[in-house]
Amino acid sequence: MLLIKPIDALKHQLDTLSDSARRGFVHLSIPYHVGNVMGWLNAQSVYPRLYWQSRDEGAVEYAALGVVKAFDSLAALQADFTALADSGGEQPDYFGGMAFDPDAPGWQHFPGCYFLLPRIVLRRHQGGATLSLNLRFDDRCPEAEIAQARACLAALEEEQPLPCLLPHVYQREDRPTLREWTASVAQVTHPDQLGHTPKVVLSRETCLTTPETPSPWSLLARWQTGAADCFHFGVQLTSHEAFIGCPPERLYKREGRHLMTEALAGTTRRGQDAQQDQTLADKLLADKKNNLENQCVYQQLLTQLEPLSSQVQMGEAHIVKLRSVQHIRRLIHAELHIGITDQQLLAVLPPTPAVGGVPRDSSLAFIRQHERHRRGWYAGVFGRISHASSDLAVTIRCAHISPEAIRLYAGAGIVAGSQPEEEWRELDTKIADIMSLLGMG
Ligand SMILES: C=C(O[C@H]1C=CC=C(C(=O)O)[C@@H]1O)C(=O)O
Ligand SMILES: [Mg+2]
Repeated sequence: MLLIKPIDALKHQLDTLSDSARRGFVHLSIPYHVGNVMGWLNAQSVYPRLYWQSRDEGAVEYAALGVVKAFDSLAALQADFTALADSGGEQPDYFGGMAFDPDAPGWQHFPGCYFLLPRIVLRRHQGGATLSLNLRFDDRCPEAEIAQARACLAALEEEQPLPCLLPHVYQREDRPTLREWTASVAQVTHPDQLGHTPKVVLSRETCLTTPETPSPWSLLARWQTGAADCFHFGVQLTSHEAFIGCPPERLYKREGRHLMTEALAGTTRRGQDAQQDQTLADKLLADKKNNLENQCVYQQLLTQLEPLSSQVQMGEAHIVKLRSVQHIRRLIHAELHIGITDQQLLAVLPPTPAVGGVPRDSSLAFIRQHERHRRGWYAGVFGRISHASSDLAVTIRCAHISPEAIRLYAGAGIVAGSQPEEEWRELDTKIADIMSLLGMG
């Protein structure tokens, strides 16, 4: 019996694609066996390499490679969406993200906005996996498109075990320092400032240097196992840099016209035992400063959703327990008006006051003027967008990894009643998970 390798089956589908099938967006798929999706991704030499898993229980795992088409603006993404939707055929999944402040100077190799339609997608769900090849025929030469797709398939490598995470000794440098942080918190909480800007989320970059940084995919794979209720993402636009994270916060999820979003803000640590944990949670839910942080977020979301949707409903405040922290969360549901697009939502909703502040303009002005580190894609957006449904996370609890350093980012909502040392400790609890994985816990 002749054994056909799965990839050959995909090549065969490509080779036998009829002329009449060469239209619009084409998606060829085969069942595929994969042990570890990140192990597969890490073995590939095609870039960009991207990983995405939503936080919902049993969520699909996606690994994506290469580019059929990339978009550096929401308008360009919208135009592609509309072109494909009008053609009426199958609709693709787009993946990508945005910086916190796309108009401010960001990270060198990370554009302010970058979404892509990947060439290859490995999708695993409930034990079964499929490998897909994406093609576009509506705006390019069919022969060239097929040749590029073939080259990408030919470059695919077998899955490999992820490299072990070796212990390293890291040098740590915080920007701002505690002294600088204390001065900034004092500025934000000055009555004159609070009078016009009740909340600013200040952030910190923790730079860890070591002669050899670990594999981002090994790190993300370990991080993910302790962050079950979080989103999991990683992206490498080039081979020497990665941005990974396990954020607990959803920007929004859209299913058809149904929108789910949330106010996640207000933080305390986990207790040493169940009783202390509960006491901390009760205190958090009753705490004025933490409730103000959360209120700033939901009020802005409700105001922004008003003109875009109807039946806006908000649930009760409740506690979300993560490995090292607990947060206050309020879930929000709404029905979008007909014709409201993801691009409109992405133009309006981020940055939410969970990462920016209120009012948006003056809080962003404060951040631009006072923060010396570049947030880049920290506190931005990352996720999946498609015609039928979209799901996007706010990129907090994340790390930027380059050959020189690992940069960890954390922010804290500063409002009336914020104390600099307490907020500084909050930053440390927010990076505690990844710090312990790095042996710095
Ligand atoms: C900005 C971050 O967290 C936000 C989300 C949850 C709780 C927050 C807080 O309590 O300050 C922040 O608003 C971060 O982790 O970098
Ligand atoms: Mg806080």
